[in-house]
Amino acid sequence: MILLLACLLCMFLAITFILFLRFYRNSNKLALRHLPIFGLLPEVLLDLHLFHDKLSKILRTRKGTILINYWLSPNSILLTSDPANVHYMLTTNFSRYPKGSEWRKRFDVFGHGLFNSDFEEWTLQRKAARGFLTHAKFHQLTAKSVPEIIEEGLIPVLEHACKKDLAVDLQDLIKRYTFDYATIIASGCNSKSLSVELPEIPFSKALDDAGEAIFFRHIVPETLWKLQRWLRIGKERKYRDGWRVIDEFYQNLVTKQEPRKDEESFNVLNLYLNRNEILQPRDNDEEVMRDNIISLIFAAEDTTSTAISWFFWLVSKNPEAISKIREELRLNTAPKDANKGDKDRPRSFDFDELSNLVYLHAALCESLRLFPSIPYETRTPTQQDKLPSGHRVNEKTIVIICSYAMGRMPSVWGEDCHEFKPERWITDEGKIKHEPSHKFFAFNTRPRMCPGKEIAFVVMKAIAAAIIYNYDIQVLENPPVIPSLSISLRMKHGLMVRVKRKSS
Ligand code: HEM
Repeated sequence: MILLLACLLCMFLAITFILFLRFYRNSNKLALRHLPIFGLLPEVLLDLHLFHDKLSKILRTRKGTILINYWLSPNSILLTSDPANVHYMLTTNFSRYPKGSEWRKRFDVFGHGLFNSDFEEWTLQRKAARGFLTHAKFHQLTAKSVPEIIEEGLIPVLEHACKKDLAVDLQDLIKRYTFDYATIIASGCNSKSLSVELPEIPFSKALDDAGEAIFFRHIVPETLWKLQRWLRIGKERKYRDGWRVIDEFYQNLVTKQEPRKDEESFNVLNLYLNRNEILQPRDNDEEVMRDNIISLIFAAEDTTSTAISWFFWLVSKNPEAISKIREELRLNTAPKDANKGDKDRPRSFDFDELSNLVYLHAALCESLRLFPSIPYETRTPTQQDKLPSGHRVNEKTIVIICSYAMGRMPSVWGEDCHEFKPERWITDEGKIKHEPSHKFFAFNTRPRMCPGKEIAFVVMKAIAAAIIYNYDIQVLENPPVIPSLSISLRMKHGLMVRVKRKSS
């Protein structure tokens, strides 16, 4: 009898919950509801992978900005995709809109590194990062290592897939490519994760788990994710476990590295170990070294691989773009038999050749406009303020800048903003059109703009050119290609493709 009653009660609760969700879903499709206990969670759960699009649609109908107030609380969230607001907050009034303690709390795995710092600490660390990323030796290291990873890693894997007619996850291969590159610049060590055996990369998986947990920390109220963390359940458990993997990976890098002063050893870890003046050594170097190395690998690996993956998905739907890239490669690069005398061997391109590729550059910008690797940026104002959009913010407001929505605003990019049109990036003179960074926000904006932007384009062009020139790629769309809910916009189920050698 008790069992029967319990079953009936469960059925009643389940039906009530389903009816509530249906009512909730139908009540207003163009509203974003922030509930007292659950925050934005019901919105996210109802339309899981459509969340980014739903938010973009709502922002379009609200002229690019929404202010959500909490019930009976001074706290609020401001969501904006308005470039005027972005310019006002992140450039004109930069010091009044730091990342703040709210950011650091949520991104705690990145510790005290550049990514998490503000004010004077940020200025110092930023100078150090730029010192490294603009150094001639860093560019030499990239020019040497990128073609090596393509020739010794990527091409053998793709040749293997062609021969065996295997379906492969292109996002995974690209991630391995950027991971190997990132570990070379961070520690001088090529992880060789891009090899025919496709070894597991626990570190990369741990960063993915951390990215998802951090995203959810922005969606659910703090008490809820802190409770999960305390109970060690759900995404918080994966975050904790991943954190351990990240620390072990780092320890491993440090133990393998001997401080060296030769030409070959220009990498961040070695510069720290040698207390090189580029990194401006300080007392708390031990901790900062770990945080900056992890942050650099994340910054270089995740963002770049996400960008290239969406680029391949977009060009697979636009075969005309592929033809144009091939034609540009044919006209601007050395003939095929210049490839070590063997014209049947798949080839890679050197950096001088890649620098001439205007259409490919435009296609990558267009892809980053539609699919920015980091879809949201948050900031906390230090004082009361009124934004150009007329919205008022204060110290209790979390400002979320929605880059994904910004690329899809007709008021910003025109009525054709949903179309993939690399041509919009090319001037009448055939050069790349400059768009201000508060409008093309994929790399953030000055003064906190991504210091790796220039190198990111080289790394992206190198792999895009090598694949498009040598292979035909057929995207399988099974499983479906959808964005994950994470701090980066990687594809939830990867990008399954079949690869064939392109006939000459
Ligand atoms: C397509 C590839 C890339 C994209 C879309 C991208 C985008 C971004 C964005 C949006 C930020 C700001 C993040 C934030 O502060 O919240 C950032 C920061 C940063 N990026 Fe990139 N990035 C890319 C590649 C790279 C590469 C290859 C490197 C290094 C080799 C790099 C190094 C950094 C660093 C060090 C920061 C922190 C800057 C600071 O906080 O002042 N990025 N990137």
